[in-house]
Amino acid sequence: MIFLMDLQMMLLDVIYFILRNSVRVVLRPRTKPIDGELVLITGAGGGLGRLFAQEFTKHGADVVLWDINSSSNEQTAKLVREMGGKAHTYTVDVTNREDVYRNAELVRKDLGRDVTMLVNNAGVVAGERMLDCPDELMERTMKVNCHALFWTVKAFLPQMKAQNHGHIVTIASVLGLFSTACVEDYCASKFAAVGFHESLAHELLAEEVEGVKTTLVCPYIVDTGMFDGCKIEELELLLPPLEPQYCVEQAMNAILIDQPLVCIPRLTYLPFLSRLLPWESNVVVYRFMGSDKCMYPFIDTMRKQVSNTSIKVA
Ligand SMILES: NC(=O)C1=CN([C@@H]2O[C@H](COP(=O)(O)OP(=O)(O)OC[C@H]3O[C@@H](n4cnc5c(N)ncnc54)[C@H](OP(=O)(O)O)[C@@H]3O)[C@@H](O)[C@H]2O)C=CC1
Ligand SMILES: CC1=C(/C=C/C(C)=C/C=C/C(C)=C/C=O)C(C)(C)CCC1
Repeated sequence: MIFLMDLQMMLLDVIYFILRNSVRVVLRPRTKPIDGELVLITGAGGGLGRLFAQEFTKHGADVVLWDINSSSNEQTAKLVREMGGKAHTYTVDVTNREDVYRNAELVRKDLGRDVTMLVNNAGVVAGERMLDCPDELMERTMKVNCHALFWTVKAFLPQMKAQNHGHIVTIASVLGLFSTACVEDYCASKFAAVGFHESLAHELLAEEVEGVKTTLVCPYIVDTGMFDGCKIEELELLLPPLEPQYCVEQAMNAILIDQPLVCIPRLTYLPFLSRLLPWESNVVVYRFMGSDKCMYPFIDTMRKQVSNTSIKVA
């Protein structure tokens, strides 16, 4: 009897959340204030990381900027300060756990307060076909896109839990929810990032740490240069690469309403559901859309970039 009542309650809750989320698409809930929060962004010297730093600043938060590249990171800090914001820069290789733990301690000492929002944004891709790809490049992708999440969360989650206040944001990708050809390293690392993030979210909820929120951000191709060349000509009109500013604004909207998952644009929730279809049906759809070979021009572009750089270096 109790089981039946629990089952009934659970089903009602499921229906409630489906209805609530459908209504939220039209009627946006109120956003939470984040002025005074201390937001740490990894990969802050790059495309999306820099825009996140500027958006958080617009909302009154102070930002801690981590990047492996000091000069691009300083450039981001300069832009934030020109907006009247507070930015603190640290040169950190997020794949190196000792470097992560040391710098986390340094941030705490330098600023005398705890990081309350963590945006795991740093990311890389090898840009080579599986059998042409040097082992080190594949390893690097796993270390930056997945292992780094372990180290940064281990460094900053304890204080968030202690205060029952915080937010962990993972910038993953739609390629963490479904795959395509020739980005094996990237898909493996982003599927891992999605798995890590979701398991962490479940852990916090199971422990009833209600004050620490989580948001998983899964964008489609964004025009930052990272995936230069990747396109599906047949879908250029329906699904053009995203403007970086639009992508970051959509992600910010989700973060500020404590939304657990956002796919940008919304249309990319659909291929995620393709898991329900037989594998062969997916292959047919991929072929029809040309999405099976959409990385070929990207790999050519990456090869040209690498050969131009090595010519210049030599
Ligand atoms: N662009 C796209 O199409 C999409 C991107 N994403 C994800 O969004 C995130 C941001 O991507 P985007 O802005 O396009 O990429 P960028 O390459 O422009 O920026 C990534 C930043 O991360 C830094 N970085 C790389 N390795 C490390 C490291 N070991 N330690 C610290 N910082 C590091 C890079 O430094 P450096 O420049 O020196 O390498 C760079 O500043 C990534 O996680 C990416 O996977 C998701 C969906 C689509
Ligand atoms: C596979 C596939 C698609 C293409 C997706 C692509 C090409 C995504 C690229 C994403 C990138 C580059 C993310 C970076 O993090 C469609 C047309 C949506 C639907 C059919 C299945």
